[in-house]
Amino acid sequence: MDLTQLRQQIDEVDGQIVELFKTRMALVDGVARYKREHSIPVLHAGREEEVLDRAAKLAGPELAGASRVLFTTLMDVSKGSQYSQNLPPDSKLLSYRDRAKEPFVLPSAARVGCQGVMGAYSSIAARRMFPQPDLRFYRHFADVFDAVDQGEIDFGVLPIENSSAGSVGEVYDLMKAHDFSIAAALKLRIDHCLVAKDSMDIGKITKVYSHEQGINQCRRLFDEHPHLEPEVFSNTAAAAEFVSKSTDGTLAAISSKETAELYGLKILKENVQDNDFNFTRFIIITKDFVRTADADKISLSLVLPHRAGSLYHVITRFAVLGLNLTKLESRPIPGRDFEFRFYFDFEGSILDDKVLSLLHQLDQQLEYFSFLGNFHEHCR
Ligand SMILES: O=C(O)C(=O)C[C@]1(C(=O)O)C=C[C@@H](O)C=C1
Repeated sequence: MDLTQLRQQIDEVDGQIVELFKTRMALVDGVARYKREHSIPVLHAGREEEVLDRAAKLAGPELAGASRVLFTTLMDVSKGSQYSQNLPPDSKLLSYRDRAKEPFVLPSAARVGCQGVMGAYSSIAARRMFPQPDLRFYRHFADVFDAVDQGEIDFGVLPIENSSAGSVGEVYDLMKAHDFSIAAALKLRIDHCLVAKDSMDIGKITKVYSHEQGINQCRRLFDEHPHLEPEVFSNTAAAAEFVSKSTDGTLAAISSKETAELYGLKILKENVQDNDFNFTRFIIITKDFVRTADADKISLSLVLPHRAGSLYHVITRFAVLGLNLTKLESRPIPGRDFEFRFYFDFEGSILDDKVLSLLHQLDQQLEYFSFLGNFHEHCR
């Protein structure tokens, strides 16, 4: 038999499989209806084991493992369909959807908190999102969360990820500790400048102050000018302020253009970062769930069962619904033996029934599920 003939036969078999799949799904509809009428939960782990064992046995030793994978996926699809038909009216997710129906508009003036001092990248992010902010500054990320919690501020602006340095783990951990919602996100381009009190030749500079990340992101500058001595400071804006107040005219800082202007510093060189693709993502958090009309991204925090294939099964569910995962991040769970909490970002809206049913499914089946928000990521 040649390849074309083999493929013709595969097509025929596939046709039969699809017909059987449709028959199975019609039976599943009957199960869903029965379970709804008799208040029986969708998930029946014992029955699933039975189905998997039977399929493995029928397939024989060679295909036992593969048929388990196939039937697990079939039952995932089955549960997805049942959950979308049997959403309980008291589901918290339904209350989010109801609130989402009234679109929220980010105010131009609001009480906004961020970590650091005026001129820090968080404050630049806050100004881009809220043109007339009543800005409050806090020493630690945790203080910003507490201020949101106590109603001292309406929004908190926090860095979550940098394109060179990676995720800001502490902010992820704080999101877990608080039941807050992400109202919006911002991708901010980070352009570092070499700044000093007076315009001068780089050759005359002695020390360069900045946050550790600022220094690390500008390694080439130090390689090309080996006489420059890097000095680590608590943050870029505080470094710029220090240089502006110093009587030593040979000091410089690495900061943003806005920060340099804020402290009356001169820009000696722009774009001194090694990598031109240097972005930081910020999240704008609120105490209560809100959704803007342009929201197209969803963030979740999940704890998966500690067994082979569990991440694969969750990812399959996104794939089955054609949902695009844009980020998958894991953080160790303190006190557990290398078990992880996962953060998923995907493109979607809570107003979409299939998304709502997937969220409900995850909420029902996983040890821990937290819906962190449905928002739009701005790039300004
Ligand atoms: O038998 C059931 O109770 C079903 O809901 C059907 C089914 C399946 O697709 O086979 C789906 C979900 C359950 O967890 C177990 C099995």
